[in-house]
Amino acid sequence: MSKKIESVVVFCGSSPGRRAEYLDAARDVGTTLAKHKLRLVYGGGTRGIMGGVSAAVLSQGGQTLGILPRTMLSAPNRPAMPTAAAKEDAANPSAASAPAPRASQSGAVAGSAEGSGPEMWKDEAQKSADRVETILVDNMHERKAIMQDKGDAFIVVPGGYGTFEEAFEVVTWCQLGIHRKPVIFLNVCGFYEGARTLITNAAQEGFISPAGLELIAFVEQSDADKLSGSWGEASLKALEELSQRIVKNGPGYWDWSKSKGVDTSEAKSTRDQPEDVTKTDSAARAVDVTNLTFSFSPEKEPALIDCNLSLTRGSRCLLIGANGAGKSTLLRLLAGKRLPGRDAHVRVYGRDVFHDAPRGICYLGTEWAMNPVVRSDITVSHFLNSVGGYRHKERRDRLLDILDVDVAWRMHQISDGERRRVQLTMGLMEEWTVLLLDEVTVDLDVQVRADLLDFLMTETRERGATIIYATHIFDGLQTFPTHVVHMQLGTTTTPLPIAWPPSSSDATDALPALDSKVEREGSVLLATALAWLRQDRELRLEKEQAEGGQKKRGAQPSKDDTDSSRFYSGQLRDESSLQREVLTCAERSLMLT
Ligand SMILES: Nc1ncnc2c1ncn2[C@@H]1O[C@H](COP(=O)(O)OP(=O)(O)OP(=O)(O)O)[C@@H](O)[C@H]1O
Repeated sequence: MSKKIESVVVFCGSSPGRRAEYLDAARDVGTTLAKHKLRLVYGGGTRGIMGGVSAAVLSQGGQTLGILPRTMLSAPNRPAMPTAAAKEDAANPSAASAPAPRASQSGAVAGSAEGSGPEMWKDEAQKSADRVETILVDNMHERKAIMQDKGDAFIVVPGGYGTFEEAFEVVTWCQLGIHRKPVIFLNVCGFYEGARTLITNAAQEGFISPAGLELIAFVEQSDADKLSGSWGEASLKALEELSQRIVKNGPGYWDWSKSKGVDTSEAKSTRDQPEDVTKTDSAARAVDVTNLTFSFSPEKEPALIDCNLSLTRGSRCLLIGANGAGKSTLLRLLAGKRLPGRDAHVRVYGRDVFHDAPRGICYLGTEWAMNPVVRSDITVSHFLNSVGGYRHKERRDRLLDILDVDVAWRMHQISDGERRRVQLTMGLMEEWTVLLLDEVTVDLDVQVRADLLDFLMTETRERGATIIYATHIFDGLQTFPTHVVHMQLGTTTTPLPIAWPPSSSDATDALPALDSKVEREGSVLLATALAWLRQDRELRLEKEQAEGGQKKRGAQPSKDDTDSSRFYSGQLRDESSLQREVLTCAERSLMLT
C-alpha cells in the first residue's frame, strides 16, 4: 500500500441494507484498514454499515475518526430504524450500535438514526479513547469538508442518498482539482450497476469527459475473489492503482492552492512538508508588519493606522495599550482571521498570513471560552482527543501538568479559569512557530500563570518560537518580554519594538520618564505601562477637544439632565404626548406598588 494513503474515508449509511453481503463487505473493509494500519474516517455513527465498518476497525485495534454534526449527538430520540435495518442489526450484533440501542417505551430505538447519541461518547469512546477520535461539527457541509481534508482516499460502499451525495461531491472536487484523491465504489451484489450506467450515459452524451471517467473505479466481486474474497484488500489495491493514475493525469481543471477556503491536496501537501520556515531567507523576521492600516468598514475610522511590527525568531513581545487601542485587531490580522487591505504587508516568516500562511501560527483569544462546543457535556479527555491530542502526547501531558488540568473534568461543569487551562492545553500542545496570545491568562490563578509563562519562555529559547502577547496584567511579567510595543489610538508608537528590559545604552525617547513611579508601582514594566496609558488618555482628550471641543467619555456635565432626573423633577410632564403616556403608566405602576 502506498505510504501516502494513511487515512481512508468510507462513505456509508446508518442502515445495513437488505442483504447481509453489504455489511460483510463493509466489515471486511474495516478489518483490512486496521490490518494495514490505515485510519478510518467516517460519519461517526454506530449503526448499520457505519457501525459495521467502525466496529470492525476497532475490534482489530485500528483507529477511527468520526465527523459528527452536533445535532445528531444531541438528538437522542429519533424514531425507530426501519424494520429491515433493525432486524439486520439484531441478526448481526457486532455491527449494531455500540453499545446496543436502547428501546424506548414506544418501541422506538433510542439514539439518533446514525447511533450517535451521548451513550456512544460515554461508553465506546471512553473504552478506547486513544483510538476513537470524534470531531463535532455544526453542519453537514463542515462534515464533508473535514472528511475530504482528513482522508487520503475514499471508498463508497452501498448506501442511500447521503452516501451518493458525498461520493459524487468528492469525485467532482477531484475533477475540479480541489484534491486529487482516488474514489472507488464497491459494487457489492451489483449495487452500483445503476450508477455505472448513469455515468457511462453522461459520458456518451458529452457531459463527462474521458478524463472524467478515469477519476473513479468500481471494485467487483471478481476483484475480491482474486484476493481470497476480501473486499477490503481489493479496495486498497484499486485505490493504489487509481491514485497513481490520477496523479499521472495532472492537476485537474484549476489550481486551487491560492484559494483560502479549500484545502487542496497540493496546498495541504505543501503545508504537511516538514519545511522549516524559520530557516528560510526571511527567518530574520519572524513577524513583519509594515505600515498597516485597517478599517472594519469603509464608513468607520480605521482601527489600525500605520502599524509597524518587526520581530526576530525567538522574540517575546508584549503589546501594551489602552482598551480599544487595536491590540486584538492586530493579533487577529496576524492570525489571518481578517483580510487586510490589498496592499497590506502582514507577514510571518516572509509569507502573507492571509493568502499563504505558513504552518505553526497559533492564535489564542478570549472568545473561545464562550463557544457552545467547548461548553458541552464531554470530558476534558474526550475533548482533547477529539482535537487530536493523541498526536501530541508528550507535549499534551506536559501541558496537563503545567496547567494542572484534571482530564475527568466535564467541559460544561468547570470554572472559567479551568476552561481556560483546557484551551491553553489544546492550543499549545501542537508545536507552533508564532504564538499570538490575546489576554488568555487573565483568569488563571497566579501559580498556573507563572508556570505557563516559564513554559512559554522555554519554548522561545529552545525552539526559537516567537510570541506576541497582548495583556493588561503585568504582574510577574517583568522578565518575560524581550520587546514591548506601545499601541496608542490604533497605531504603534515606534517603528520598531522597544528592546526589553531597557538598558541605559539604548535608552529611547519612546519610553516615558519614570522617576519615582517605579518604586510606587513595584516594577518598571507596570510603571511604564501606566505612564503610557496616562499619555494615551491625555492624547485622546486632546484629540476630542480638537474635534468637537468636548470630551466624549465619562461624565457629561454640559449635557442635558437625564430623562430620569427630569422625570423626577417634573420637567418631563409637558414634553410630548408620548412622554405623558409613559409618565401615566409609570405613575400608575407606582401607585399600584
Ligand atoms: N468587530 C468590530 N467591528 C467594528 N469595530 C471594531 C470591531 N472590533 C473592534 N472594533 C474597534 O476597533 C478598535 C480596536 O479594538 P481592539 O479590540 O483591537 O482593541 P484592543 O486594544 O484589543 O482593546 P482591549 O484592550 O479592550 O481588548 C476599537 O475602537 C473597537 O471599537
